[in-house]
Amino acid sequence: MIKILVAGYSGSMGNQVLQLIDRTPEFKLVGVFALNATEKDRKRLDLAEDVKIFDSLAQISTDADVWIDFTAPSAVFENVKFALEHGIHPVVGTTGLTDAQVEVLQALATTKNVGGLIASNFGMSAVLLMKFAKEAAKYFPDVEIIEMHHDNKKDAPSGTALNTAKQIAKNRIPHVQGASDEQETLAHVRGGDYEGIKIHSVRLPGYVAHEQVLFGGPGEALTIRQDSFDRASFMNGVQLAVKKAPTLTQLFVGLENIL
Ligand SMILES: NC(=O)C1=CN([C@@H]2O[C@H](COP(=O)(O)OP(=O)(O)OC[C@H]3O[C@@H](n4cnc5c(N)ncnc54)[C@H](OP(=O)(O)O)[C@@H]3O)[C@@H](O)[C@H]2O)C=CC1
Ligand SMILES: O=C(O)C1=N[C@H](C(=O)O)C[C@H](O)C1
Repeated sequence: MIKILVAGYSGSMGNQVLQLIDRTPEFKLVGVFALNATEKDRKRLDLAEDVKIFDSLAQISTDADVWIDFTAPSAVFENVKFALEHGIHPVVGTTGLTDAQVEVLQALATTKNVGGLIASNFGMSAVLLMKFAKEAAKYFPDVEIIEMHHDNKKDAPSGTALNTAKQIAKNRIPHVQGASDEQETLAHVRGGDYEGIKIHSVRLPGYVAHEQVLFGGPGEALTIRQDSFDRASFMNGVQLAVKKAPTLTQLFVGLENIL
């Protein structure tokens, strides 16, 4: 039995995670955490009497084996630090951790001998998109990324888009794209820039999570696209990571690294 605490249980992803725990025989929910957590949620979400409800890190006392985190960029670093310091294996979907923060957490995980996973995307289509984009960048160094999300998303660019750019940058010959005398006549119209790779973020109601990577070469183009139409699509990856997390002694980044 794997005992689980869910941070961000009242959010869109937290809701999916509670359903996942419910339908997975070897998972047991022992605690939930959110900033505006309330005892009223026990009835509303049909939480068992022995599930502890927390509204601050300072309050948390738990025997959880795994900490699932789908909270907010502003909270995730302290949450994961707390989990590692208390011997709880983190499975983190929350985006927004900086490279420096990830390094700190990885060092802490190694010191504490408590492993886990940080994944900007638990969907197989996105994992494969990043893999294929990294490969294509060897042959198509001119590339731009467009990510499209629901209009409640707090961070831009998406963690997946940023990670895609990082993967591409590993294989792409660094160079300036576009006309050398290009000028923006409307501020920021060319998008964000990660090591010369432009990222464009779209936020619209109706969308869930989608990404296109556009490669252009002389007389040809390659477009790689993935679509997450439903948040349930992330749950296979989360389930796999939770099963694996208690056996890990280091903090991995990217679902592909524990598959
Ligand atoms: N890796 C992946 O595959 C995926 C990652 N994500 C990422 O997961 C994160 C959450 O997304 P989503 O569920 O849509 O977001 P929501 O806004 O729907 O939910 C956020 C949850 O986090 C809680 N929360 C917010 N701030 C804090 C805090 N300071 N301390 C504790 N709890 C807090 C909220 O509770 P309250 O309302 O009480 O503040 C709520 O329960 C985002 O970073 C998103 O990018 C999303 C989808 C897939
Ligand atoms: O906020 C979301 O919805 C998502 N966030 C993650 C990201 O920022 O990449 C993963 C997926 O795109 C959904």
